Amino acid sequence: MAGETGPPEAGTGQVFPEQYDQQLQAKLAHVRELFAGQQLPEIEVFRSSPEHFRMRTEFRVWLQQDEAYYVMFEKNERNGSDDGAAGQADEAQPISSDTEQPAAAAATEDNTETTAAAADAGAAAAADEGAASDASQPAADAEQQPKLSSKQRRKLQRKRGKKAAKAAAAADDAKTRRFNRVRIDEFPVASQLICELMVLLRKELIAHPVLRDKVFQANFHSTLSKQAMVTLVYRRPLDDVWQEAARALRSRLLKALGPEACSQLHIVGRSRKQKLCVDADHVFERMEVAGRSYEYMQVAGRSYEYMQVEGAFSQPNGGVCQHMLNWAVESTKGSSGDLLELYCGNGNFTIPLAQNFKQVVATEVSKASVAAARHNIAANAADNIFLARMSSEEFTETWKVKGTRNRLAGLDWEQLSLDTLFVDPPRAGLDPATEQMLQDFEQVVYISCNPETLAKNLRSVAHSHDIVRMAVFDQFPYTEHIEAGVVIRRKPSAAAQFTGINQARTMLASMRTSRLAAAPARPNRVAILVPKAAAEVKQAPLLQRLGGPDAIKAAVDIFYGKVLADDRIKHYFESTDMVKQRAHQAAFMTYAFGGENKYAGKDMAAAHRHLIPHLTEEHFNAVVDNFVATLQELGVPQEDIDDACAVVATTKDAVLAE
Ligand SMILES: C[S@@+](CC[C@H](N)C(=O)[O-])C[C@H]1O[C@@H](n2cnc3c(N)ncnc32)[C@H](O)[C@@H]1O
Repeated sequence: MAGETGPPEAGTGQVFPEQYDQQLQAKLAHVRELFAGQQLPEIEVFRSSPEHFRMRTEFRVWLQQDEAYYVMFEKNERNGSDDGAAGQADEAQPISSDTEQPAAAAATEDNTETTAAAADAGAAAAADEGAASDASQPAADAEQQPKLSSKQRRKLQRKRGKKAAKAAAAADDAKTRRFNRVRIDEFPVASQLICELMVLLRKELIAHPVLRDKVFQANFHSTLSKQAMVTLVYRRPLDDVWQEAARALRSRLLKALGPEACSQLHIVGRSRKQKLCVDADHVFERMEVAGRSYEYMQVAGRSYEYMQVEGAFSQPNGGVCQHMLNWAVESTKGSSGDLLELYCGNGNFTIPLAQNFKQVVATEVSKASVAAARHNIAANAADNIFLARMSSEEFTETWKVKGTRNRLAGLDWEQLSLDTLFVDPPRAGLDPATEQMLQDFEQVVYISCNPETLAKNLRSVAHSHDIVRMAVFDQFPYTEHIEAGVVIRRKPSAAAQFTGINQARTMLASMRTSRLAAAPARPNRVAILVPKAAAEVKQAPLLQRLGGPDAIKAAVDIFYGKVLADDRIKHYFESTDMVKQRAHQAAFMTYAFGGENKYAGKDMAAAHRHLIPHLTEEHFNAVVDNFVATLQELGVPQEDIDDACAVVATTKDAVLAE
């Protein structure tokens, strides 16, 4: 490897097997630090192969007269702030091409858009002759193409549209500030197949002007099953001549590699708003059944086949992905009920996990990934998976009210018992609403490429769930990045209290509340309990219909006023700290009626067990009478009082310890 900008920094695409253990230990220590103060089980550690572990990688192509090189970009130490494009890169590695390349070349969760954006941005910049001294060079390269002046930017905007101009300028700016270009001749972090392809492809680009002309990016994707795909991104339109040349390229590459090294090869050409394939835009990863001598790919004793589509997400480290699948399958063995999975990608986890559940509901936002997942579900004969294309945000919103959406048509919430949640989000972790949703599940399996966001998301359920299993998977050797997996389960005390309540919440959320539109007008003095507009509350959860957490607090005050005046039960509260009691009750009701879980008190059985004389049905009914009287006094419609009583009724067995 030679560096055009001086000797490359240690680590640029190289491997250091002798440092592997030390680096892994440092990453492990960092993960422990992030979870300091929390009770952790022993952390299971899954190592990577020390070299040739990456199944996909991307490079910029640098053209110089008749020469072609692969280049990647390293952070410029002087201007290396981590804002912007590189910070948005996926869970890949800072030293490998798909994280450190700025803007257009950085890989995101859905590389399709990124690669297309790279093609668009490159094409736009190249079209501006005034901006590039040599249009055959990578348009965004700081040395070859100076920053665009404002006049040039305006011209570019007129010619190619605002969006493309912005992308080209952002790539330019980002790279100028933050990156040094480094030439890459060897890249031993990549699979053996990619390493061989890199050498062969470079010779081909040098030898064939049609393939070389205005190419600016080369993406490699390989599988453990020995299939490969090369995507070449151009700053010019592609035509039949290119397609013919690509076809010939594919034959020569296959011949040179030999069938032992590569069983299938596809070439994809991308340019602005253009994609041509020779012959396909996907590869098939295969996981052989136990007993066949295949080093990595054995999942729970049977084999799975996955279509991996060009540009869509796939786990970069094939061997480590294998460990992750096995771990997830083993961790959920013996689970009861059904599974909800968000961020399911191409069904990587979904399909092997389906064996542990009656029914699986899986969602994913990327169109390409969903298409691949549908194929993979059918190809692996998994018949208990319901798949919907939705963002986690959209799903969470629907989940809260157990509502319907076109994309969830056919899903019957009442028939499902979604006790387990599986998430594998991008680096940013869970959005706030999805984070809040964690508390609705008995068990959550969280796979994360960013332990920082993992730790942050799990803090919100530390009071209600225990971490019962934890693992680190070294997907990204020689970088500071590491993948982690955590299984959390509801604490036993919390579990007893939530069993009935959760059923009631599910039932209530699925009730049609349109009758509210006809709700009678309520007196002014209970304004706090009156939702703003009937239209707004038509489909609202019970808590909202009752006026929200503040209204519950007010209702709890009135309720205890009545309880303390009720001869049937007032003696139970003689030595009770009523300030605390009111706060506990308000938090409990808020959660039970569909709100956030901030209840930190005892479960229902434990909270009432010590009461002498023991509570009877008569006492329970007295509490309900006061509760109903409170809601009536506040003008709550009878339908909502009935719904609220249905929730209260679910606590009866625990309160009376029946
Ligand atoms: C780390 S990948 C995991 C994919 C899959 N579990 C696998 O192992 O291949 C994260 C996935 O989340 C998807 N994604 C990103 N943002 C999302 C969102 N807001 N809602 C739903 N899915 C999203 C991406 O398209 C990507 O497929």
